[in-house]
Amino acid sequence: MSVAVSAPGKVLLAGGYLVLDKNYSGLVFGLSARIHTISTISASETGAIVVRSPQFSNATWTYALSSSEGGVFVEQVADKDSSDNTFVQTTIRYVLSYLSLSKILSSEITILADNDYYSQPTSTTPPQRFNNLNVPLSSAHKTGLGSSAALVTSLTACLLQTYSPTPLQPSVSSDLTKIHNLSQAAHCAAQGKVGSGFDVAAAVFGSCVYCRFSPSILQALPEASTPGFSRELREAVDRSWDMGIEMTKIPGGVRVIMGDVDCGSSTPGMVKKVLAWRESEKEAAGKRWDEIERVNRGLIDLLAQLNEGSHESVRKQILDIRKNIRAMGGAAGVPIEPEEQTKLLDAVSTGVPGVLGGVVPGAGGHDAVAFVIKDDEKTVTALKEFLAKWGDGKVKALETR
Ligand SMILES: Nc1ncnc2c1ncn2[C@@H]1O[C@H](COP(=O)(O)OP(=O)(O)O)[C@@H](O)[C@H]1O
Ligand SMILES: C[C@@](O)(CCOP(=O)(O)OP(=O)(O)O)CC(=O)O
Repeated sequence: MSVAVSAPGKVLLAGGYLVLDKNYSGLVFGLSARIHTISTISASETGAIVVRSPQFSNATWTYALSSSEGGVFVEQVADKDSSDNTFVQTTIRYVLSYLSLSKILSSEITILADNDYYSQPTSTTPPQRFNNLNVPLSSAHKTGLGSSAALVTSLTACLLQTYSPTPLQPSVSSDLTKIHNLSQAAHCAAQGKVGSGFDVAAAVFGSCVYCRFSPSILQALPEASTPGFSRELREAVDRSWDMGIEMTKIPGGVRVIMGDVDCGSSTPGMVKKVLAWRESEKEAAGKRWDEIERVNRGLIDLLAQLNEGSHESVRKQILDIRKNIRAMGGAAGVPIEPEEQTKLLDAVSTGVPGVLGGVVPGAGGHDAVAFVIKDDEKTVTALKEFLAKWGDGKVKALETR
């Protein structure tokens, strides 16, 4: 029996940093770039799982499984060529511990990521789908589409379908919520912190206006090796979570297109500085966050009822969002929209007909930028031609939408 599951990437178009506080929201779009997980149960009952990512070199991870007091112990079988993969190993451990299986059949799992998750080599011909980059995964330049969230989510759902005595129905709300909660638990454990979870929410539900769950839900979980871990994990996953999900979509007539700048920033460091500023300047920061939330909600409302006549209003709303983001970054001493990104966003927004605006999504910095454009080939072509001439062509429009 084989099971195939995929999950989308993400772009947090508005609400970066604010979405860490459950009293504020984030506008996150699920993208067409997906990570696909395919599992096949093996005939043998050796209790091993072999995971392969054929797009990368030395990307095979073999895990020996054993039931323990805490749940299911997942130990990587030593392989001189492969480094560890914390996100894969933790996800396997969390899902199998949640299921509390006494007998675990072996399986083989293949992970395939759409090309836009990683910067592709420059070529005159488009790369084949699931292009083999012939480098170790750790050497691939991520574009910031949320590879770990899409991986953990698709792997969680795939393992649940493969090993659960009663296969889940993602079309059933309670089953989808279970996939979400378990994916969030595994993703937070693997990354070593409880972020807002917007990326996993987008991987599960797609485009939505997201308000985070209370961090205490997952912070209360013990280490996976603790006796009783499986029971506490099941209780946490199966309980009702206090997150907010308003389903949305990229409205007809416009498109979000990402610009890969192939650079990168340290999100954790930026988050720490912004939250320190918010703590030290409570009143000013509260006013700024309330203003950003107000403007973000204005954009959400505009996009929900978008028509040709409201494009100019969207343009102004995006400029207002950027002004607030720069003000917050300046007050916190964090380059959320650094000068180079400001120049790029301004140049594209004013120089390419059909572009309604652009932002530094999520935590900002020197990661990918996101443009909101009219969804027609003339605009896409004009944007790609403009970017090809910008900064020695280092900014490349991604195909994802
Ligand atoms: N194609 C893949 N195959 C296997 N693991 C992957 C793949 N893509 C991402 N991962 C896992 O996700 C991790 C990347 O997480 P992170 O650095 O947080 O990137 P992102 O911001 O894209 O989520 C990798 O170190 C690896 O553990
Ligand atoms: C700052 C944040 O609110 C948003 C970060 O958004 P990004 O899209 O920048 O995330 P990474 O890809 O992990 O860098 C942190 C959070 O919500 O967890």
